[in-house]
This record gives sequence, structure tokens and C-alpha cells, in this order.
Amino acid sequence: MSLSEEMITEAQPYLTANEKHPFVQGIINGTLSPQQLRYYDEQDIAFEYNEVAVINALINYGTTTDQVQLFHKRLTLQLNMLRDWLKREPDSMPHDWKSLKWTPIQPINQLYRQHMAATIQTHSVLQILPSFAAGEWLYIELGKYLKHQTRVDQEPFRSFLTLGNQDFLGPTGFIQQFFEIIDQEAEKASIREQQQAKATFLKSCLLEWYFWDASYKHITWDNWQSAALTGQTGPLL
Ligand SMILES: Cc1ncc(CN)c(N)n1
Repeated sequence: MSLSEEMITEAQPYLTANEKHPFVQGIINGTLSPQQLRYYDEQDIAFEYNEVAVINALINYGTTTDQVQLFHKRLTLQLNMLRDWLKREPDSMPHDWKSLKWTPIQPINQLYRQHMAATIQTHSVLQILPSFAAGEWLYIELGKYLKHQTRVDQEPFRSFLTLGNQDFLGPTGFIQQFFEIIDQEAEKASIREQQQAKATFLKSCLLEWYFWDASYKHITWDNWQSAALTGQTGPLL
């Protein structure tokens, strides 16, 4: 089994857990509150800007021209998506560049962003790419799962998790190419480096679940602080 096949196989329980998460179920049923949607939206835009830094690192440390061109293409797509995202916010959810810069990065988002950013200092595509590819893979798989559900047909729920762009899918789509790059890089790496790359992939899948959870429960530094300072030791998070 190739390294990417191992990653995908071992990530299946995480995928199932993500599918079952009440936030994902809330997308299907259209039952998320404006507050939950707003939290996700703000945090996710900030998360996607962090992905820009990770993709930039992949461009820097790519080991072939083909890799660098692919990462460059993915970066352009990311910036276009972000530009369109900023444009389509309703009045109730302003997302101009300035307000975005002041959006506090909440605890789980910070943990996930730092988990990804920490791979940059390895200067290794094998270590950096799985941190990013995991979220991409999971969103594509969740999109496939949602396609088979009877989901509400109104915005903003309708467009959620629809990475329908053909650039992402199929044998020449980004995710397939990312897995091929992981396997090419793995051939040059030690077993230990391969295991580290897999652990990074799986940790991103786990943090995806916590990202939904934080949005569902509105986890913020403020409510963490008040829980700590009032001595609440309730359920995990
Ligand atoms: C948390 C998260 N993970 C992944 C993606 C898809 N790049 C995203 N937008 N947000």
C-alpha cells in the first residue's frame, strides 16, 4: 500500500466522525443558527488565509517544476475563491479586508493553523503537503457524502461543502495529484519521515472535526476564559 493509500485508509474513521458531526448534519437539515454560521464563516476565511501561507511554502519547497506549477495553480484558485468569498457576504456579515484582519482567531482555529504552519519549517513537501491536503480531501469527501443526502435547498446551506469545481476532482484534479506527490516524495524518505507525514495528515482530519465542533458550540477565548475563571470543569471543551 502506498503512503497516501495508508493515509486515506486510516482517515476513514475521522471521515465518518466528521459526517456525523451535528454541524455537518445541521448543514444538511438547515438547522444551524445565524450565530453558528457566522462563527464558521469568520473563522474559516481566516483559516483559508493561513492556507495561503502553507501553499506558498509548497511553492518554495517544491522539488520539481511540475510540482511548483501545480501549487502555483492551486494558490491562484485559493486567492480567487477568497476574493469571491469576500464579495458575496451579506450586509449582516461584513467581511471586508479590514474587519477580517481584526477577527480574533479562536482557540481551535489557532491550534489547527499552528499545526499546519509548524510543518513549514521542515522545508519538506512530504511534511507540509499532508497538513493541507487532509482538509482538502475531507471537504471533497464530505461534499460527496452530502450529495447523497436529502439536503435543504436554500442558501447558505445549499452551497456549503460543494467543492464541485472540476479542478478538485477526478484523476487530474488537485487532490489526486497531491496524493501522487506525497507518494513520490515518500519514496525518497525514511520510514520515520513517512510515519510523521501520515500522523500530520490524521491530525488535520481530527482538527477538522474540532473545527466543526468549535463552530457548533461557539468556542471562543472569552468563553474559555470565563469557564476557567469561574471554575467550571464541565465536559471536554
Ligand atoms: C477548516 C477547513 N478545512 C479545509 C478547508 C478547505 N480548504 C476549509 N475551507 N476549512
